[in-house]
Amino acid sequence: MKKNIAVLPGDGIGPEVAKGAVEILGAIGERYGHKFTFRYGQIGGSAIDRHGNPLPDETLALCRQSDAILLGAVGGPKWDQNPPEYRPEQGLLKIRKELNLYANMRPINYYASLLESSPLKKEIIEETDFLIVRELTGGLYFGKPSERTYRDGMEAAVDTLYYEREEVKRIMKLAFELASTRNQKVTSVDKANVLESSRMWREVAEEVAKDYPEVTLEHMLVDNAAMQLIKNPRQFDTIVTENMFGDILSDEASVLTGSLGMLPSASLSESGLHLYEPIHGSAPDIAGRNKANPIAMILSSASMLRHSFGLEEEADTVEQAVRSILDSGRRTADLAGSGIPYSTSEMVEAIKEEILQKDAIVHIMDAYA
Ligand SMILES: NC(=O)c1ccc[n+]([C@@H]2O[C@H](COP(=O)([O-])OP(=O)(O)OC[C@H]3O[C@@H](n4cnc5c(N)ncnc54)[C@H](O)[C@@H]3O)[C@@H](O)[C@H]2O)c1
Ligand SMILES: CC(C)[C@H](C(=O)O)[C@@H](O)C(=O)O
Ligand SMILES: [Mg+2]
Repeated sequence: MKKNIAVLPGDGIGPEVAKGAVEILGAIGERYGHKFTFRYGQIGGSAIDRHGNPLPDETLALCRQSDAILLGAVGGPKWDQNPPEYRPEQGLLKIRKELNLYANMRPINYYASLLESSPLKKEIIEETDFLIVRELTGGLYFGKPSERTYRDGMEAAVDTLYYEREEVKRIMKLAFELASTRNQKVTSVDKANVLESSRMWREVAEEVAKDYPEVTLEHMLVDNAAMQLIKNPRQFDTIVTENMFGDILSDEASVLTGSLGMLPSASLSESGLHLYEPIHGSAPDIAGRNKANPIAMILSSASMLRHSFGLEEEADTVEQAVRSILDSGRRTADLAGSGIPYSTSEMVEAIKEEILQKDAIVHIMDAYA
């Protein structure tokens, strides 16, 4: 198979982890005979520095000409004081909107060998396996007005939580579709005791649920959901929620896996051009030190193999290689505790070797048989 992949490394640890994912995809290409062509584009702070724009037109054009997109992370203190349109995060919001990447899937899987890395009790996190379906192109991030203003002579600021019914219906349908291939339960998370947008969200959830009689729907207020995620995460199968609620709940959920550096995501569009990104940011506190955990980014590329290219076995191979390396006790600094940590590049190398070495083992077994 031949595929063109747009790689947008971004800022901070973005380029470090993106490089790792590209190497892993290279190893998959080598093992299975695929030809992946990687074309690089600028986004975020590095794009501001070079082009004066957090999402240059060339980057969007590159993405549109590609079969899938890999994105590292954007942002950092260097640009924190920039005016809003010159902030790296604007590049990320714009690419999501421009490419209509309305659904962000954030799977939370537990790793037996990382049970000790979480501050939570083993009995609570064992067997955790749920999916957060985060609406990504609406809600509080995109509603207008969003500005600094004056009211009654007082300085004020306003952001708007705006959803169209159809936008809610679209994400809700996807959540039900996914839940029907999982454990048949949707938890719709909102703040319907206060927000009108949440009351509409709830109505739509009820309406869509009628088309999926095999799926159980429950509603949960977001503040309670934040608590339940830590107290009893096994109750969840598919969580569907508004853009900002999903952002916050998913970082919280990363604690169940032991590190933010473990969680991948896929941002899906209706057009079939999808973007794959870890849920973490540019981690300025560790950037440039070869310390970042590349696994979230590597698992995002596995998701790309599966969802964009239909390469199920190849995706399984990457995920299995990650599990084997973790099972063998190898850890980056975020998970190493008092053990000796692997650097980012050592971790990538270990996973790569695992992928290629398995191939060799299969050949030896074939010859023996
Ligand atoms: N998708 C994105 O591009 C994205 C996501 C979140 C934050 N950001 C941006 O990143 C910048 C920093 O934000 P922040 O510090 O609040 O969040 P962050 O996710 O960058 O980091 C939070 C903490 O987690 C750690 N961490 C994150 N990823 C890690 C990894 N792969 N391996 C090991 N440790 C990791 C960091 O070292 C830090 O201590 C901000 O500019 C923010 O806007 C971007
Ligand atoms: C950087 C920021 C705009 C982004 C978001 O809130 O969507 C990030 O936190 C994420 O989770 O991808
Ligand atoms: Mg976030």
